[in-house]
Amino acid sequence: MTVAAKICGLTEPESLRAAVAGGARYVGFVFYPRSPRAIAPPMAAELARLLPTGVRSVGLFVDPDDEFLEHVTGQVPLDLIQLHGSETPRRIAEIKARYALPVMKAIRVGGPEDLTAALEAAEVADRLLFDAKPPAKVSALPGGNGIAFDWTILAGRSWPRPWMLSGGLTADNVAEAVRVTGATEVDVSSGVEDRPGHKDPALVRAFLSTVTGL
Ligand SMILES: O=C(O)c1ccccc1NCC(=O)[C@H](O)[C@H](O)COP(=O)(O)O
Repeated sequence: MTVAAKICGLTEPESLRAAVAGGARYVGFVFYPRSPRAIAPPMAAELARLLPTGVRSVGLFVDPDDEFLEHVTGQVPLDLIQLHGSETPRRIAEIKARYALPVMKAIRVGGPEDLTAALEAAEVADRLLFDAKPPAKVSALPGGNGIAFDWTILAGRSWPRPWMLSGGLTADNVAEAVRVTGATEVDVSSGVEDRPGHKDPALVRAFLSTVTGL
């Protein structure tokens, strides 16, 4: 089985090159100012231009308004918009129509009851991304917390859209996560960092080496 990987929250050419050389199929840029991985649009544009054909650039947003989306998409060549907030199906449809880009909606999973939101989102979004529900503390980010959810919640389920697994993945646990969930696409951020917000090219290579060997 081929498993595609997304390396999320890239901010520097060195880690982006490690992601591309290691076979990442997607790279993510975080446009959320509170994130330690937040990137300014001009830098993201510079990085996106280094990508070869076949590696897709993903812009990650949290409940963005139109002004912010215009500000970013006007500068950065994006292939996919990832919505990681509380966007409703109506708002997802609006963003898709206005920016003419495919949309991937993140679903926060804490228990089986959270999967209802995935079915609703799948009516309008092009893709889904299952991530761990963020911890309740006020300072927690909506994603990128390095926390895994109970993968058995997804076991044996099928979805009407392509989907990605994320949340606390590392080179050490990704094979088991794929085995349990049947994911064909995986996404990582904290698990390839040496400190919050800083990607370690060696960890990027190790993660991708495991994923491309599955
Ligand atoms: O990564 C962030 O800082 C972030 C901030 C706000 C919303 C979402 C964010 N990340 C979303 C991602 O796509 C991450 O790759 C995903 O949550 C997995 O993160 P991790 O558990 O750290 O691997």
